[in-house]
Amino acid sequence: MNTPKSIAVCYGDGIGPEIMESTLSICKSAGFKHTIEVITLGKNLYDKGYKTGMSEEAVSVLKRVPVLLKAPLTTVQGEGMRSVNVTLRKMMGLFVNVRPSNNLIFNHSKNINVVVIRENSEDIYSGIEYRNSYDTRTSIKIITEQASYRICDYAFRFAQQNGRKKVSCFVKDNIMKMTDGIFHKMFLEVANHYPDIEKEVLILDIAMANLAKYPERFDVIVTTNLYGDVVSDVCAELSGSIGIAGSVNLGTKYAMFEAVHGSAPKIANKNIANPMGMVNAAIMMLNYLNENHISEKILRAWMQCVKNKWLTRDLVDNPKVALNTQDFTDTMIKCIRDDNKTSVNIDAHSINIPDTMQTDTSDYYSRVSEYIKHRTLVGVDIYVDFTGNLNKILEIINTFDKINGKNVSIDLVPINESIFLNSILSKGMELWPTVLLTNDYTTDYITCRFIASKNINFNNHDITALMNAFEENSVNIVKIETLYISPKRDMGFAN
Ligand SMILES: NC(=O)C1=CN([C@@H]2O[C@H](COP(=O)(O)OP(=O)(O)OC[C@H]3O[C@@H](n4cnc5c(N)ncnc54)[C@H](OP(=O)(O)O)[C@@H]3O)[C@@H](O)[C@H]2O)C=CC1
Ligand SMILES: O=C(O)CCC(=O)C(=O)O
Repeated sequence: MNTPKSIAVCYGDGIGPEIMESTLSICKSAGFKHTIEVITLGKNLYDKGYKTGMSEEAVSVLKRVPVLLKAPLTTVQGEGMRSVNVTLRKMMGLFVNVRPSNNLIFNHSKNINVVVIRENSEDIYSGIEYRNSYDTRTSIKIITEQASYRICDYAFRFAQQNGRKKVSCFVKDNIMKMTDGIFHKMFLEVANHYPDIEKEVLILDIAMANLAKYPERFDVIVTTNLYGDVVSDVCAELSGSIGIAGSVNLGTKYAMFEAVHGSAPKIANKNIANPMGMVNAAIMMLNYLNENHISEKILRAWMQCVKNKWLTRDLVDNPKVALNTQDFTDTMIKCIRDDNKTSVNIDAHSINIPDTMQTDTSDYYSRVSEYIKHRTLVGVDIYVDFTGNLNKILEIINTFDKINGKNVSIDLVPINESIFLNSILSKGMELWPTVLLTNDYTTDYITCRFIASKNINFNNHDITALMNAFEENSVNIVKIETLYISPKRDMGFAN
């Protein structure tokens, strides 16, 4: 990497300005001399009409300056603009999120020294959501083979380059067999290339229970975006406080360093926030910029503070002895000035951040076109907005009789040469032909699954004709999903 001579800095919202001020003064006192280019992001800009919460000025700084040190930004819950944090990760191609947590310097009964490697570019975090009907909202979880392989490979490389012994993969593929299933499969495929590193795959729920009970058993954890967000907050808290964990978001061109925690509006402007999450992010940035001599000074000062219990409120049992943000910052700066280099061993805290690698896409497009050429369209899920007795919809489908010259049947035993109604589902539960044992499953969003018999060539014109047939019977179509089977006869849908 060509080390840049400036960094972009965003002061963020809530406690952001306080902890960024503290972080920058700590870094400067340790000898950090890069030019700082301040950018503004977030709600203020959104209110001025910038839909993404970013101005052209900010974007042009980011294009020029590939390293961003960012304080937390607020995202309003349940309404309003999309998260600028997430937009930045996508815009800058930051597909890896490295989140270390350890309590090596605290004397806790339980030891934790874990690095969470979080996939940062996809999953349900993409925020693709719909109101499908009066009652129903859906959120789409996207997991790709490519991104899963890429993040798992990064996790193993991280373990290799940091002398770590084990990589644990957290998934929930007993339930999400296709999305989490492919992540699990890619993990195992990658693991074959790293025979010296122990691997394990755990189902998320028991993984979290184990993490709470035996945190010392974990080393490197790799997981999908949303789980990674949650797991890393838990690890941070297990290490002492959510207020001390830093992270790096990394791509092939850009890097963004931030605390793991958010803007903590409840404690903003009170001079009580712990700046160490932001400082630990800055330590990772300094290492990334090859300024290790500076990061080491800061780390030694932090360890002096821990040793002497010069800590903020979140890390002490008795709030009366806690330092406020400013006093803690001044203490850190004093420790940096008095640095005698030998008093503490910081080796265990040094983290080597491997570079991300350009994904090898040499055969990607040929694999995609091979798949498309050989997959077979076998049916369609037509989602309709519907309430009332299911018999009504069965009667309607029964009138379709023939569409696009092909028979449509609701017979339970499929007859040859027809498109038959395979099932009626809601929220993934079969409502027909299975009969539910209770009437407690009220819903207004129904899936009619049509499957073509093997001997007919089912195509997109048949789908359009089926949709028209619903339309003519005044049934609202909300969504369709095409159903494929792959060349290896793998189902392209959960059933
Ligand atoms: N990357 C980012 O920019 C992120 C942004 N966010 C956003 O931040 C906003 C607030 O989120 P919220 O759910 O409140 O979670 P936060 O992580 O912001 O804070 C929750 C609580 O954690 C404690 N805490 C967090 N940081 C510190 C710190 N540095 N020092 C001491 N205590 C700390 C405080 O607890 P106590 O009150 O007990 O003192 C605080 O009230 C939301 O809009 C969210 O979307 C969230 C996560 C990441
Ligand atoms: O963007 C936000 O407001 C929250 C993001 C977050 O929690 C994270 O992904 O780290």
